[in-house]
Amino acid sequence: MSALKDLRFKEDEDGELPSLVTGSELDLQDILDNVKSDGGINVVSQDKISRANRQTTSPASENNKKIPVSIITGYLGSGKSTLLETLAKKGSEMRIAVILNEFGDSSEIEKAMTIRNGDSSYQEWLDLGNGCLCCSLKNVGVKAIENMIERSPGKIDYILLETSGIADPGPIAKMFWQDEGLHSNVYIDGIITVLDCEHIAQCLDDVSERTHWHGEQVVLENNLTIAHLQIAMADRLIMNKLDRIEGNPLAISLLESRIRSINSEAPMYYTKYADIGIDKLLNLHAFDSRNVPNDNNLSSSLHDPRMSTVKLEFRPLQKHEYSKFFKDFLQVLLWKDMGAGPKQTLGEVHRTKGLLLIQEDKPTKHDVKVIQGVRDTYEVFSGGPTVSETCKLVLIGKNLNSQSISDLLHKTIIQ
Ligand SMILES: Nc1nc2c(ncn2[C@@H]2O[C@H](COP(=O)(O)OP(=O)(O)OP(=O)(O)O)[C@@H](O)[C@H]2O)c(=O)[nH]1
Ligand SMILES: [Zn+2]
Repeated sequence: MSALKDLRFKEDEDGELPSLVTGSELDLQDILDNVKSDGGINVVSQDKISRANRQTTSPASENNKKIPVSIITGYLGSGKSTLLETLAKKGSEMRIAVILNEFGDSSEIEKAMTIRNGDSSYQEWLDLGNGCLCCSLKNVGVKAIENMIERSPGKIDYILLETSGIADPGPIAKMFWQDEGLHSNVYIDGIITVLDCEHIAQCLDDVSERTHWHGEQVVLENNLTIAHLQIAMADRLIMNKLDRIEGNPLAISLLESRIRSINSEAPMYYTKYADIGIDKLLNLHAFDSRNVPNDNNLSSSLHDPRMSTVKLEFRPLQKHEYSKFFKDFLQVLLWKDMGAGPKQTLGEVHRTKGLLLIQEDKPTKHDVKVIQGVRDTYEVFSGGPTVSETCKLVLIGKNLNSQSISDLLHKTIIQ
């Protein structure tokens, strides 16, 4: 059930490149239909596509035996370490291990922090030094996290992973999700983004030409900043440093609608010195079948063209539409131009959450599936009973064109 790390064509894995022409085709369209491409760069065969997307039918209980990991992200100085210290001071019956991923030497200071567990306290941390987590995770990180768990069998109930202030949490979540090794003993429980209420608007406007992204320098085009990505991927938003703007209700409401225009889903908590109950942050199950799109405001009000949330609600699928939904809609959307179709300006999806109802024989009975996705990787779970009578899909991403996305959906399932 492992998802592939990447979809690039590999002779040893995929056998020889499927020949484009066998001579039996009627026309060019036939040839193109035989070969799926992921945006035209590589050839990806159908079976590789299905292997690349884990189809788990096991209920969420498969997570029970694994240790939940929460990714704590947020721009430089927003209050991530303060949050960890607050959680440590409050303690809890859970034994929490902290993974620090700090740039520069601040991790020395952070190391002094211990995690108290009732009266006893112990230090368990994994300092990845100056390597960006999602980069080092590919080599150092995975093994180190597994060793940390193996070194303290039964001593860790929860892992909090603090990313550096300029890390994009998407690839880190995907790495935990995709990497067979990691996936064996931990699971991503949720992404918690800490925002500095006083400065976050500036970060969203400060379109830094170049920024750190996985070791090499890339340009975040379309005036996008890492702050956008950290807000878009959040399952909880901690609006910290409230003390710095509490005297200005207008600033607070402007800030809130700005954040909501990027992520209209995640619950928002205002805090001072990250003072928040641990129960609001842990056991979110944001990446498994227990977390389905909620009902509130199905269409986001304000729209930040660079990063926004698109919510779709549609009738239950007929059985025969189920695979079509993935092949002709979701894969086209997540893997950009999947094939012969015209380049559709759909936008780039960073986070996908979906609840699908599939009509059984009896009209009132539905099979429930939950979709969880990060960037181009998605997972389908069997969902529990739901009160919802419609399918729901929440997409958070860059330059999303909600009209073309809903047109594509209606072309696919509502003929
Ligand atoms: N006024 C005010 N200051 C805060 C609040 N929360 C944290 N701070 C201060 O802001 C500074 C940065 O807090 P940290 O917790 O180190 O922020 P961080 O996100 O870990 O910073 P980096 O690790 O550098 O990305 C510290 O001096 C904190 O004491 C708050 O709610 N109000
Ligand atoms: Zn990185």
